Parts: sequence; C-alpha cells; structure tokens
Amino acid sequence: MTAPEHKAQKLAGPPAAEALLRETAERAAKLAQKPHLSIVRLGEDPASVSYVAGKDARAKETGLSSTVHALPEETTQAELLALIRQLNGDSSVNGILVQLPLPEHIDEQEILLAIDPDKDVDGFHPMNVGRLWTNHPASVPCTPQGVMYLLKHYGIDPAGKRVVIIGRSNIVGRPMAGLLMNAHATVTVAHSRTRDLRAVTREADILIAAIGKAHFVTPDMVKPGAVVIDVGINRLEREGKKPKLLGDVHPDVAQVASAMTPVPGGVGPMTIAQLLGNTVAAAEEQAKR
Ligand SMILES: NC(=O)C1=CN([C@@H]2O[C@H](COP(=O)(O)OP(=O)(O)OC[C@H]3O[C@@H](n4cnc5c(N)ncnc54)[C@H](OP(=O)(O)O)[C@@H]3O)[C@@H](O)[C@H]2O)C=CC1
Ligand SMILES: Nc1nc(=O)c2c([nH]1)NC[C@@H]1CN(c3ccc(C(=O)N[C@@H](CCC(=O)O)C(=O)O)cc3)C=[N+]21
Repeated sequence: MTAPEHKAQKLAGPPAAEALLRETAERAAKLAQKPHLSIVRLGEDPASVSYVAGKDARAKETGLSSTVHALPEETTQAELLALIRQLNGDSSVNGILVQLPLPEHIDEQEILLAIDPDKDVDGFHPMNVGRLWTNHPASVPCTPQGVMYLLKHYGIDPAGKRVVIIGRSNIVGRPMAGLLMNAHATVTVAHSRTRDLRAVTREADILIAAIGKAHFVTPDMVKPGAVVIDVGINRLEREGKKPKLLGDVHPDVAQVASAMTPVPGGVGPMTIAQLLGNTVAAAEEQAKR
C-alpha cells in the first residue's frame, strides 16, 4: 500500500465571504439610507455579464440596492463620461464600478480618473492608489483586499513572511503588493520578464498567482509547506455547457502546499463580498457629511 498523499488545507472562499457579507449587512442596516452601488458595463463579454450579474444579485441579498447600466459596445467616450458625471453628482449613489476590460476605443485611464474618488469602490482612481502606497488606505481594489480578509479568516498572518506575487496588474498584483507591505510582509513581485521564476517562487512562504494562464504554477515552483493563493480565473468556454473555470495553479500543487485556495470557490467570492464592503464604507463616509 502506498502512503496517503499529502493534501493541502483547502482555503474555501465562501465561508470567509459569508463572514464579510454578514459584517457588511449589519453595517448597511445601521445607515439611514440603503447604500447604493451603480455598476456600468459596456458590451456583452460573457465573463463581464456573468460577474456583473453576480455583483448585482449579491448586493441585493446583502441589503444594498444596486443598478446595472448595461450600455452597448459602441458607447462613445463622451457618453460614458457623461454617465459617470451624472452618477458622481447623484447623492443617492454611494459607489460606482465600471467593469473592466473596456472596449478598445475607450480610454480607460480617463474613465477611471473621472470617477469621484469617494465613490470609487474599486480603488482604481490614482488618488486611492496613492493612499494605498502611502499606507493611508481609503478604497482598496476588491480582489487583493478580499485576499487579505481570506488570509485573516484562516489565521494566516503575513507579517515577517516572504510573499511572492506573480503578476503586476493594477487590478491585482500591484495593490496586493501594497497591502502586504502595509501588513509587514517582505514582498517580491514577479512578472513575465522575471528571470528564473522558479527560483523566485520557491522562496515564498505565501505564493500568490495572478497571471491569467491556466495551471501555470506547478509543484516544482512551490516551497513545501507554502500557502498558495490562486487568483486566476481562466474560462474554458464549452459548447452548450457552462464554461469550466481553471485557476493559475495546477491542482497537483496541493501535494506540496500546506494550504491552498480552490478555483472556483476561492478568491472570486471574496472579491464580490469586498466590493459590497467598500460600498458600505463609502456610504458611511458620505453619511458623515
Ligand atoms: N478572483 C478574482 O476575483 C479575480 C480574478 N482575476 C484573474 O486573475 C488573473 C490575473 O488577472 P489580471 O491581473 O487582471 O491580469 P493581467 O493580464 O493584467 O496581468 C497578468 C500578469 O501576469 C504576468 N505574466 C503573464 N505571463 C507570465 C509568465 N509567463 N510568467 C510570469 N508572469 C507572467 C504579466 O506580466 P507582464 O506585466 O510582464 O505582462 C502580468 O503582470 C486572471 O486569470 C484574471 O481572470 C482578476 C481579477 C479578479
Ligand atoms: N471594475 C472591475 N472590478 C472588478 O473587480 C473586476 C473587473 N472590473 N473586471 C473583471 C475582474 C474579475 N472579477 C471577478 C469577480 C468575481 C468572481 C467570482 O465570483 N468568481 C467565482 C465564480 C463565478 C462564476 O461561476 O463565473 C469563483 O471564483 O468561485 C470572479 C472574478 C472582478 N473583476
């Protein structure tokens, strides 16, 4: 008989997301007005349609109200800016989210700059990015903030640990690095130009994969006993069936890691819960004025 295989602890997202949603619902209920989230989406990309539907449904379940502005793919820059200005000026709107990626003809940076930083529940406005990197966080991007909540929920403290993040995007890798640095981790950010990636990732006590390539991280890249956080969601569209979702981490990594997030059911649910948390936080701030 062969020895039983080692299997990493499963860091499931839903229980941590439920805890965050409960806290969020309690805070929402204390406000005189229901917090309101406005979600803007352009075009019919199936992943965006599915994420936005999830965000809208979760908002309503949590005692928030939300509106989805589903605009045609051909919407112009000027039309999109006009909608954002209208939402900025509407005191019944507490949070604004413009779903990314935007179509090619839209200047994403100009759109993100136009969102009132106080309503920027994604934390993408340069004002909020600057606050994160000076350790005065206001609104922080939902996915990395959700990862921090998940780590805490499972009793994993990054302080003093070596963390390696693969990916340097504005939505995941960079803000993840800022948050972990603020939480006293020693942080390395790797990317497509990193030399000898395997030697770098093997240094990690906590390895975070945000690459966008299915099963990219293999067991040989992971230090035995490391905690592995899989942010990747790679959609395998299948004829007549729901798409299959694959993470950036190969399932065999569970044989070497001490703990690992699954995909689906890992970081994804944290992102949505954190978005609602950010919306309630924005509503609380706005209620003080
Ligand atoms: N769970 C969730 O809630 C969310 C999941 N995601 C998922 O996370 C993943 C990453 O998303 P996002 O950050 O937006 O993606 P981006 O494509 O913006 O960034 C990917 C990063 O991975 C790096 N990379 C690509 N190939 C390699 C390689 N061969 N070796 C090392 N690094 C590499 C890129 O490097 P370089 O900069 O050099 O190009 C880049 O920094 C995706 O699967 C996405 O779907 C995203 C947001 C939320
Ligand atoms: N302005 C903006 N803000 C974002 O936060 C943002 C964005 N644009 N563009 C795209 C990415 C991606 N993203 C996800 C949200 C939820 C799940 C999620 O709920 N995932 C579930 C599965 C969902 C399913 O079944 O499709 C899971 O992993 O278990 C995943 C990914 C937010 N993003």
